[in-house]
Formats: sequence, C-alpha cells, structure tokens
Amino acid sequence: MDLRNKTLSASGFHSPQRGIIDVLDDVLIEIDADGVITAVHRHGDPNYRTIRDTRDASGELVRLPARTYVLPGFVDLHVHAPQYPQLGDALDVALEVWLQKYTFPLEARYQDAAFARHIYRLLVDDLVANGTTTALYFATIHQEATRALVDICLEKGQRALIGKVAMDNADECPEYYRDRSGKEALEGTRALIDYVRGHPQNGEGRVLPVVTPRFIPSCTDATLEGLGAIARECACHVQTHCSESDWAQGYVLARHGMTDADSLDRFGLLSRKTVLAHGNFLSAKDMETVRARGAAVAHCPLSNAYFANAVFPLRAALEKGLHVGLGTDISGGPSASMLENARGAILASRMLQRGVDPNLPAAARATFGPAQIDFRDAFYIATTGGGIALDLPVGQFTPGYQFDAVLIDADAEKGTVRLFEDRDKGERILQKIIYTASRPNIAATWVGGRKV
Ligand SMILES: Nc1nc2[nH]cnc2c(=O)[nH]1
Repeated sequence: MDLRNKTLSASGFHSPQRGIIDVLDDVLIEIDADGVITAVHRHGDPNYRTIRDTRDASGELVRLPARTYVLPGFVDLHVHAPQYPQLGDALDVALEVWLQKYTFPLEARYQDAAFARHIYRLLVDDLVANGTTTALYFATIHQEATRALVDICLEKGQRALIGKVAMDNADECPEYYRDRSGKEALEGTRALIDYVRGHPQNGEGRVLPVVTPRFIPSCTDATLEGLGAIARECACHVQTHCSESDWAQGYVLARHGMTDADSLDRFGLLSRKTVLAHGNFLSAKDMETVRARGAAVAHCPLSNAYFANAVFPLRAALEKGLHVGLGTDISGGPSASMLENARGAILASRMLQRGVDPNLPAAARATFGPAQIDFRDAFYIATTGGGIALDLPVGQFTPGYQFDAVLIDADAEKGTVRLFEDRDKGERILQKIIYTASRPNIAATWVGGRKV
C-alpha cells in the first residue's frame, strides 16, 4: 500500500537518540505526497481522535494490524554489491589474500554488464526483503555495470548511494582488474556522478553518487588527491576502507608514515559526508580527527570477526561522539541481514568487554574496559545512526524525515519471533524483534512512503 498522502495508524519503535527507545503505541503518522513525515500524533494527544476519524472518513487512514510493528528501515552503511555471489563463501584467508584470490577475480567479471544486472537484481531484492531501505554500495571499476546498479535501485525503489570503485595502483591491484590509469579512475568517478545526477528517473535524488577510493593500498597518491578534489567540488559522499586489519593499517603506515585517517584527511577525503568502513584500529587521535570532520564509521561486526582479528570499540566511539552506523560488508560479512549484524554487534561488544580466553581467570580475561552495548545501541546504529552518518533525513519517525520503514509481523507463520501477551510489552517487544526476527517477519518495506 502506497502511504504517500496517507495517515498511518500503527504501533512501532524508533530511537531518535542513542540509548532511548521511543515506544510508538497506537500512533498516527502523517505522510505527505513526497513521502515525508509531517506529524506523529500519540494516542493521548487531544486531537488524536478527531484526526483519526477525519482521515478515516476521507479514506486517508491506513490501519496496520495488531501485533505488527513499524520500525525505521535499516540503513546498511557498507555493501559490496558485486560480492553477493560469494556471500557465505571464501572466508578462510586473511584480507589481503582474500582480495587477490577470490574477490578481485569475482569483481572483474562485472565487465559483463548482463552478469552484473542479474546479480544486482537479486541483491537489491534480497536487501529490500531483509528490510534495508538505504544502502551505501561499492560497485566495481566498470562504468556499465555500475550504471546498471543505479538503474536497478531506481527501478526497485531502494534508496542507495553508489560508487564506482577507484583502484589504479599497479603494485596492489592485478593487471586484469584495475583502472588503467589515475586519469581513468578520476574520469570514471566523474562520469558516474554525472550519470546519477542526470538520471531521468532520479528527480527526487533517491540515488546519490559516492567518491569511492577502494582503500589507500589500491590507489596511487595522485588518484587519492584527485578524488579528494572531486568530492569537494561535487559535494559528494565519500566511502573507503580505513584501518580495517593489521595488514591494511601497517601498509599505510609504511607507505605514508601516518595512519589511514590522517592520510585520508590530507587528501581531503574526510568530510561530513565520508563513511569509513571498519575503523577497527583507529587510535584515540584518529577518532578525534574523524569526529572533528563529522565523518562516520560503518561498523561491520561479522566481517571484522574474519578479517580484523579485533573488535571495533563501538561504545567508545559512540561515547566520543563519532557518527557510527552498521554495515553488513557483503561479502566480507556472510549475512545480508541487518538484524543478524545488529546481533553480531552486541555479541562482539560483550566479548570485547569480558575477554575470550577461558584459560585466564575472569579479571585477567577482561582487559579492555567498558565495551558492552545492548539492543538499544544496536537498533540505533542500524537506523538513526546510519541516517546521521549519511547526513540524510532517514532512520527515525520524526517530522521532516522520510517515511522509510519496515513492518515486522510478530505472528508471521514462518517467522522466528515469539511474543507472549502476558509478559511482552513495550520495549521488550523491540528487544525480542532485534534478537529473534528474520526475513519472514518482515511483512512490508517502504521507501519515501512507497511500498518497495
Ligand atoms: N572487507 C573488505 N575490505 C576491503 N579492503 C579493500 N577492499 C575490501 C573489500 O572488498 N572488503
């Protein structure tokens, strides 16, 4: 059901601030012709009944069934679209080996635009079915395939930020899969920006272009500098990998004599619109730089378990005031579900706080300090945090924000949520959704009020 120009009568949850779950119990959400929320009326508000009855009489009221809950749609802050065929596969080696052995050969296949279209359709359908209403995508180096991803997101209605990957460093990128020159990397980036911004179906700007240096090892300094200039000139989003693994971090220290964050900063690649994937090894000083620039980290807990050999200190980052969202990192992470990644974030944080070596006594095991997060933080980074990271009005049910939402059906026949009326009320329902919901529980997904 299209919810533009409608008033939704529903229950649900959102987290407008970290640590706070706003329980929306039988509220009215007014949505305008552009899919923007114009008002949220609580059940006890004096004009609630009048608004509900007037809208009902004019046919503008849409009532959602009992035991269904609206949540803001998930914002996946880090997805490698071309890696989807490899989801749940090839996780047996270190990052630098994984790239050369599995990932670059797979990404090179997107030279074939028909192959790209086939995979990208499957991916976008699956992400939407999993409740991802906004995705920040790395594509490949290829123009035609990357344009196909833009077309498919527009056709299917997913909000998306898409980057043609720039990678021209012959020392780190194989001959069969790299931009032929820095010039080609920069021209290709500009061409994609023009394509997205000039797309006839993109009048609302639902798809945005992203300047995408893969990571420092993949790019020459001239290309990093050129990309920084393009980002500034075009006021574009930027995405890249930052301080992900010991190897990646060590490579940048050896080549540039400084950390990833400092190096990206000097190339003009750290801005309010930058998303740094992983950031596991950001130092306290790096975090301060990232915070000062208003850039964000995409926390990818499942992928980090395979490639980082460390846990991103999410709680510390949030407490320092960094913008942080959640990413699946398909296919470094083996799940397309943001709910599974939210659970992964909670689990990883608990292991970081408590330690993991059973041969040590409890006190000696717990060396890191406070790190634990709960379902509230996980929900926050999967929704509101992602919206803030991207500087887009998505991720919460607040007037002025887009109505991007998922509907959770707690009673879905094949679903995995079990609610018991006598005990499950208020926030506890959201807790159970975060811990136990799965794709069959996602009954509907809307982007800008349109069902997708
Ligand atoms: N996880 C991950 N890290 C990277 N670093 C450079 N490229 C990649 C990639 O594709 N995935």
